[in-house]
Amino acid sequence: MRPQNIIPLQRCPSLVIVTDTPKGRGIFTSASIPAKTILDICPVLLLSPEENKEHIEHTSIYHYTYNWPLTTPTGTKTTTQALVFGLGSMFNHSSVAQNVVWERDVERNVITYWALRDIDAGEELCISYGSHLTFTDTDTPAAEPEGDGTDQLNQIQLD
Ligand SMILES: C[S@@+](CC[C@H](N)C(=O)[O-])C[C@H]1O[C@@H](n2cnc3c(N)ncnc32)[C@H](O)[C@@H]1O
Repeated sequence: MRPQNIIPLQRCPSLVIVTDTPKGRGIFTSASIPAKTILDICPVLLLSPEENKEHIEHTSIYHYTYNWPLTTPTGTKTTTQALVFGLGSMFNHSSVAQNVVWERDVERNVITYWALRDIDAGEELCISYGSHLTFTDTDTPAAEPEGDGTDQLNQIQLD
């Protein structure tokens, strides 16, 4: 075994799964975590673009995959999907309270997650999924209705 092919695993011991959040299951911490702490190191399974398009996109697994850069045998650079094992598949998205960052190791097919800042006991650990969400973000306040105001006026009850 070459030393660079041995990846020591590391998981922050205070992490817990909460099963009934507005986002479904979520990862929280039962103790404070200092900034830059490694939270988890997760292996990934690379899915080919073909199996992704033909199968995975039609299943709920798709909502657990990450974009992953791929160089084809002919040298073309493209993007495929990867399924992340471990806690990586469980981090919810937050646009307002992201406290976790992650980095791909494309050579060894792992992702490492870190605390972006000091995190307090009881906080949910959230990453950012970017701006193209496939669900309604419970962290984002509902948009104000657009229009000429008639809708809002119609909701006011007159005695
Ligand atoms: C990778 S999974 C995260 C774990 C998931 N909550 C579960 O219970 O399995 C991604 C899914 O979590 C939910 N989710 C994540 N972040 C969310 C958010 N900010 N608002 C609402 N739902 C969210 C969505 O259903 C999304 O498709």
